[in-house]
Amino acid sequence: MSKAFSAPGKALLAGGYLVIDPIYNAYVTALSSRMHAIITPTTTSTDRHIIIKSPQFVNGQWEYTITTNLAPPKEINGNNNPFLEAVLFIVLAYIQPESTYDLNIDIYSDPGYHTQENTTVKQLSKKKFLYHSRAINEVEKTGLGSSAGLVAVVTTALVSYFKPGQEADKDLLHNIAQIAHCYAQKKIGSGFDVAAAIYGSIIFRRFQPEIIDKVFHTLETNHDEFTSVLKSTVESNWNFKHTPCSLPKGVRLLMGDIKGGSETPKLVSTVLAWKRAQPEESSVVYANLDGANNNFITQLQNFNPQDLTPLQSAIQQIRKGLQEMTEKSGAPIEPPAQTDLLDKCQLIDGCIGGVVPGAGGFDAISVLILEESVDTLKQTTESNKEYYHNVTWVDLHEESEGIVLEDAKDY
Ligand SMILES: Nc1ncnc2c1ncn2[C@@H]1O[C@H](COP(=O)(O)OP(=O)(O)O)[C@@H](O)[C@H]1O
Ligand SMILES: C[C@@](O)(CCOP(=O)(O)OP(=O)(O)O)CC(=O)O
Repeated sequence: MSKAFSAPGKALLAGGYLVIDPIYNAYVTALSSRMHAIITPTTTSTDRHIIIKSPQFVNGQWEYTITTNLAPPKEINGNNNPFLEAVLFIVLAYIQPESTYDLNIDIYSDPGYHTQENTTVKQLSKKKFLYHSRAINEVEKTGLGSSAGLVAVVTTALVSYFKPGQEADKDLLHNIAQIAHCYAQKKIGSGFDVAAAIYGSIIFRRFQPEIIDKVFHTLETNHDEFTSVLKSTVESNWNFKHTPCSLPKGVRLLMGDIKGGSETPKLVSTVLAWKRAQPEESSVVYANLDGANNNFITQLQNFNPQDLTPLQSAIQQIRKGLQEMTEKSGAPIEPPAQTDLLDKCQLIDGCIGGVVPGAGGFDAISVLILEESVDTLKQTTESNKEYYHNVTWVDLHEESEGIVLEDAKDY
């Protein structure tokens, strides 16, 4: 019998860059754009066999015959997908299944994750998805965290098959997915995207990176102990903050795509190099920005629709901090074009304010606006496209749930 799960995309509204350091709070909103996985056991095989299909993308099929639980599997046709290989590796190394299995996993992603250009709509039983004319790594992303969603949802699907019932243990899913995502990325990001894919909207403070470092260090230096270190790490308490949250009632989040695109790793390395080179200057910028981020979180919690000023000024304060970071580090986090667009959006009636989410750059803007003013904002920017930098509003809203069980019959 098939089982289906979905995991949300994310927007990091406050805490970009600071969140890499486990002493700072970040505010992450989970989105209605979700990644889906449907797992179906097929014939009883005398083998260990897994086929993963992502039919929205050309060449979206990856087939594995598992010969060991102790190394990443190789795709039989050489069609690599590092994120899938990492999930299979870490899940199987943790679970160590003893019997044979033959599994089909189907992946679907909601429209918000990728550009919608050159797509056709396909209606499945109850859900519909956009089909692209290119391969997954050739289609432009919008920055909602497709790999984190993929890793979270495939981890959940596999755990639900091999350890039925344990997919309800979000900490377990999180720890496995976080290790797998790091393994695939070959670097340790803050992990807020994987945490939001599992837990939903959260106030997040990072776990100690050494927790994951230890697993990879054992893999490299003491292979015999790898599975026991992996098991104890997956089952331990990582002691990090992931407090559920959601935007105040009456406030809508809009994500504006500006079709620019930025490379997050490049921005991050520029900021970290500046932080190392200018410890005093950067610590002042970090402290101001941290104050602004915490004020933003407080103002969201205390939001009163009769008085928008405190939340408006918290957003202004964040922007000031990010502008300062842009100027001092040289990384284009809130570049002048984004400043202009955000300033213009803010003047529209009912708009509380906007920021460059996450790493910033030329990817997107996030805007908080009163529910009743959403149409006005859309009409205003639509009627004067050039003035508003050709921003297009992605069809999404906050959906604060993390991983959920879906009805497999809907696909
Ligand atoms: N729908 C999908 N089906 C299969 N693989 C996917 C899908 N979405 C994302 N991926 C995997 O994740 C990779 C993109 O990850 P990454 O570059 O980190 O982008 P993002 O910032 O969206 O996470 C893709 O190249 C592919 O390996
Ligand atoms: C800079 C960061 O703190 C936030 C980046 O957030 P984005 O939401 O921009 O992430 P990507 O989807 O990977 O581009 C780096 C981090 O926390 O890992």
